[in-house]
Amino acid sequence: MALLAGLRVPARSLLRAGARLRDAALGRWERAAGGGGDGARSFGSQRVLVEPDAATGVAVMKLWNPPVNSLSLDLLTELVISLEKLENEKTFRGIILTSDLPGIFSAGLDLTEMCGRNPAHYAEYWKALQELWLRLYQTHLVVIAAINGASPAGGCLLALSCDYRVLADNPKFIIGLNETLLGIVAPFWFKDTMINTIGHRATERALQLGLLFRPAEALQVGVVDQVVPEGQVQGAALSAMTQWLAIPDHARQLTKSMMRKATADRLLTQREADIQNFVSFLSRDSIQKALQVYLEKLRQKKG
Ligand SMILES: CCCCCCCCCCC/C=C/C(=O)SCCNC(=O)CCNC(=O)[C@H](O)C(C)(C)COP(=O)(O)OP(=O)(O)OC[C@H]1O[C@@H](n2cnc3c(N)ncnc32)[C@H](O)[C@@H]1OP(=O)(O)O
Repeated sequence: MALLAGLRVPARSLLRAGARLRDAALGRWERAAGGGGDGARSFGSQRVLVEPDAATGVAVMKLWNPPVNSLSLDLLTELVISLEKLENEKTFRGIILTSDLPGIFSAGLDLTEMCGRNPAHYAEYWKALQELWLRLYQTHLVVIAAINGASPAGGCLLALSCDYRVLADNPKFIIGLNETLLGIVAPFWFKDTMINTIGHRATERALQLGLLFRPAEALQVGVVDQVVPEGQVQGAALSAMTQWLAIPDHARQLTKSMMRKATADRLLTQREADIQNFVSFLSRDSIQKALQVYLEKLRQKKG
């Protein structure tokens, strides 16, 4: 059951058990080692599979961090490495970002990285999140999110950082920056990313109320650009990619930079202070208690 949204998500216990077994095997990408569409080899890490198609210049990047693709330190690090690798390959012009887990795009930040750890860990974790956002938000590649599951909080940030968002039409696939529901505050760069997507007033309402939008509402408010039937999300993302890649790279890239640089620079100029804010906020007893209670509720809801 989806605790935050008050929605039920179908039991995926069996799938999760299977996923955990696969995870344990660690040979995660051996099944894909045969390669992508044009003979280009798939590559990846334990939690990020990249299926490149050299013929189209598009790579599909799939998140796989069972059970809910929470943005653990490992996943953040692996995402940055995969992104950097694609950026350095001249053949690639676009990425489809999606999930390899049924029903979940990403559950957002990994709460276990934010609870009961020491300040040095919180600092390392936040720096890794900043790093991923800065790179994803500013990458010269076209990134289209094929959102095939729920994406609360940090999951929503991930999608908002892409150039275009396609969401699968399932009422359980909620999306939004719901931090206030946890008693925490979305950092300014989360807020800026949403403002740049849906505007100031809609963001203020969404953030204060911690709104998690179902697909039709997400489309209406502009959190996503397209809603398509489940099963068509990756195809729709690829179709949209064709339109984005029809634009000359240099013109599109300069325009992207013109639109996003000021927002990214705002974090870059106060990166260390932002880390310290996060560490001192998380180190408060009241915040730790609230997060522990929330995590415990998530763990117990199945019982
Ligand atoms: C003054 C200003 C200062 C500012 C300083 C900064 C302040 C900090 C700002 C931090 C910003 C935070 C961003 C975030 O992203 S916080 C995380 C928010 N995410 C959520 O709340 C999602 C919670 N999860 C869910 O709602 C559901 O799990 C979900 C709908 C995603 C899926 O539901 P489903 O029923 O399929 O799965 P379960 O709920 O049963 O969960 C399965 C197991 O996964 C664990 N889980 C779930 N979410 C997380 C998570 N985010 N991190 C870690 N673990 C998670 C859950 O406990 C279950 O575990 P077990 O199998 O062990 O029981």
